[in-house]
Amino acid sequence: MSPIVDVMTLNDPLVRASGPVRAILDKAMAGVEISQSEGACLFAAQGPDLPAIYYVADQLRQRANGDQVSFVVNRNINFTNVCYMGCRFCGFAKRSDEAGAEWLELEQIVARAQEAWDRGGTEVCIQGGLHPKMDGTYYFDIVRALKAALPEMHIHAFSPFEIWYGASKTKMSYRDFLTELKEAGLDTIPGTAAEILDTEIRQQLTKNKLSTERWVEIIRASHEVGIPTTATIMYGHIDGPEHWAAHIALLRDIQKDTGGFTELVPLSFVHTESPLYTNNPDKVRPGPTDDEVDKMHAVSRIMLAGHIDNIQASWTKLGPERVQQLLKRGVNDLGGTLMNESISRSAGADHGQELTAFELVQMIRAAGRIPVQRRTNYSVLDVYDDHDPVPLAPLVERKANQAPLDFLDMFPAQPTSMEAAQ
Ligand SMILES: C[S@@+](CC[C@H](N)C(=O)[O-])C[C@H]1O[C@@H](n2cnc3c(N)ncnc32)[C@H](O)[C@@H]1O
Ligand SMILES: Nc1c(NC[C@H](O)[C@H](O)[C@H](O)CO)[nH]c(=O)[nH]c1=O
Ligand SMILES: N[C@@H](Cc1ccc(O)cc1)C(=O)O
Ligand code: SF4
Repeated sequence: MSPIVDVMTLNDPLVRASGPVRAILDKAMAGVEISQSEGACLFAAQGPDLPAIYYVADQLRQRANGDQVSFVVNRNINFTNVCYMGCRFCGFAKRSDEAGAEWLELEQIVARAQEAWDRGGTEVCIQGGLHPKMDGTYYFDIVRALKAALPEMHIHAFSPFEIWYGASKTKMSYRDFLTELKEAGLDTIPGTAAEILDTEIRQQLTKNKLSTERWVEIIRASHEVGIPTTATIMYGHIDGPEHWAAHIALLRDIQKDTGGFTELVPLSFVHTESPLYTNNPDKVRPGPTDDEVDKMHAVSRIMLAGHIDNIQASWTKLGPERVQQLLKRGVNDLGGTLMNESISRSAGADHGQELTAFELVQMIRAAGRIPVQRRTNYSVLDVYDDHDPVPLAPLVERKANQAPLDFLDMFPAQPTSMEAAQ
């Protein structure tokens, strides 16, 4: 062997992986599906196996998505935080008589959506608590009011837990409830309330109020009536590699039947103000470790290859620097501008309420990729190869010490070819 070949071989991260991990990764590189137990082996991997896993995730990302990294210009509207379901991880829910309890009337919801539209938004992402005094028909009213005012705005709304609640309150089947929502104008559903799809873990997180079986039933019904959904996993608390592999394998099985998932969004557990952690700091982990965050995105990419080819990183949970690093771990999407993020912040996250399209574009370019503004269904609206989005003033005042702007100063935008020509 010539010395040059030796050097190349040593630099190949696959060569340094242990035998079992190498065999799984070779399979994945050859386009062969890996099993749930092989996924668990990758999730449990350590040391020199990690660069090999990241290398394969990055290769599969490149095959599926090329150099493009997408985002959506959207606004979160959390129309109420009043909720009595008592999920232990949740810092967002309040009792109706508690300070900070909120309820938005239809006109306020429409006004926020209108403001988002005027700032270039194409999607509203609507979720709320399960307010005990709310009629199940309010979900229909929200969608109808929005469609009447803004027929072109994409409505991404109501988690499977909210669908369960609306269907129970109106005494409708999931299918009928979802069909009526679709007819009213609902476009897609957030696949939240998944947490960890495991009976024992859910018992501890949520007292199993929405069981794994029920979550799957509602997601399947949604896909069957023609409403696509996202898929999520909330990890880094009382869970581990076996749960993650089973969860991702279950999502993959559903996708093989329905094709209804648009993307996977791993949600790292935000612990600082989450009662799950603050009440049991000895038994609950303070969110995932750095390696676990990397592995979650990379192994999801590998297990879901060819089935769910959009892996989104959540800047509101992780911050802009971290999601930028994850673009090398299988991630091809940075989610939304959000405009008003409150769920992660109520659990203690400190990454602000909004990233503008301009900021997302600078972040993606600084990572050496091509920024793409997408619609919710991943069709392309604009490719920022030779121009910038209009830099908007942030809707919400930023805190002086907030990360995104400082961070962007470290990566001054390159002049675009249009600017250079002027
Ligand atoms: C707050 S709920 C709102 C919608 C609805 N009430 C529900 O539970 O489905 C939306 C999602 O936020 C996520 N979430 C809540 N608290 C969190 C935390 N401390 N860390 C990370 N994600 C969290 C969970 O995945 C949850 O399903
Ligand atoms: N990851 C989080 C999101 N992501 C949702 C996206 O913004 C968007 O609605 C989706 O990509 C549609 O395709 N939203 C949050 O509020 N919090 C997150 O952590
Ligand atoms: N990412 C979810 C929405 C979401 C909202 C709030 C969160 O805290 C987490 C996730 C989706 O669009 O499907
Ligand atoms: S996660 Fe949703 S259902 Fe559970 S307590 Fe929080 S707002 Fe309520």
